[in-house]
Amino acid sequence: MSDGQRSPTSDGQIVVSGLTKQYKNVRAVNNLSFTIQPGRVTGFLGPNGAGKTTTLRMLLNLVTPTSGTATISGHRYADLSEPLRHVGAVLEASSAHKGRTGVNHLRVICAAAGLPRQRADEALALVGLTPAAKRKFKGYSLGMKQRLGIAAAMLGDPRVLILDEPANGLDPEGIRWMRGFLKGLAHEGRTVLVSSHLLSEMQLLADDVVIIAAGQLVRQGPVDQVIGSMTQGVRVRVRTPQAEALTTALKGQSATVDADGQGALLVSGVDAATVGRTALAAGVELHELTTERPDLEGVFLELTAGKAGIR
Ligand SMILES: Nc1ncnc2c1ncn2[C@@H]1O[C@H](COP(=O)(O)OP(=O)(O)OP(=O)(O)O)[C@@H](O)[C@H]1O
Repeated sequence: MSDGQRSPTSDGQIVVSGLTKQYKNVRAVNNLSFTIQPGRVTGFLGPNGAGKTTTLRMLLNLVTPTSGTATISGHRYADLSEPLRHVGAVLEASSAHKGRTGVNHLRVICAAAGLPRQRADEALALVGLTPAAKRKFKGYSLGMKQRLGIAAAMLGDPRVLILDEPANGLDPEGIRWMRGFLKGLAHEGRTVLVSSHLLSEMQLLADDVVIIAAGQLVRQGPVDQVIGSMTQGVRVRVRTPQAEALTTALKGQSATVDADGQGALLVSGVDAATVGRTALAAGVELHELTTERPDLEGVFLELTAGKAGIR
């Protein structure tokens, strides 16, 4: 892209502002606003039908918003002069002409976009596909197709990368590779926006999260802060041979006590120190005393509870 399009303050930033998409019967995205920063991996999370794909498609000018704006580095995608040099996107597993080799598939894109031919080889190397460069697309596994899609997105050496469910169909080794690859891109200062249902994976991958449900923003922030803000989910797990005595003593401290069905008690409303002190005062023997914080999965379910995903 030309220097004229770069702005020092907004370079690489994605800004979604009041974005709305009304289909005939469904408001897929409803007055959505959030900002994504460069140099970080941001996880875009939401239950099925939350509006993630529609949002990404509006960002990439594949769907026209009913109202609101979505910009990348201060510009609408449609206004970027050389979009592939600025934004790489993988919206679904790569599709290509079945009889074409991986490297030829990328060369065709390079030719159409005015990118140097050798970028095809460089991008294949980047995603570890060099050994399969001359194999035909029809023989590629799903994981190889995902990598080819990412290679295509990287052809223009873009500042911003947008991926819709990139871990779909990958085996554990592929997921580990993807995690390292995307973190590396963010480390280089690029903006990486990834939508996913794999919440446990997001906890390992993302620096920030944007959580939506029913087309609306539910929460945005650094993963740790979003999880840390959920004090409601903090519980203390206790094991004791004197469960009844401990339950009675804790209820006297206004704690809530539930059995976990596997021989332990789950205590909420008081911290671990209070549980230990209460047990000591009541002469109750403890075999385990652990503080449990909700993981992203728990936070996500709690935040999106009651907001029907399928509309
Ligand atoms: N072209 C369309 N016409 C009508 N409704 C649509 C269209 N595209 C999406 N929708 C509806 O908009 C809502 C949001 O869909 P979207 O695919 O954006 O959600 P999502 O969060 O990506 O879901 P998933 O995780 O299941 O892929 C859904 O109710 C969907 O049925």
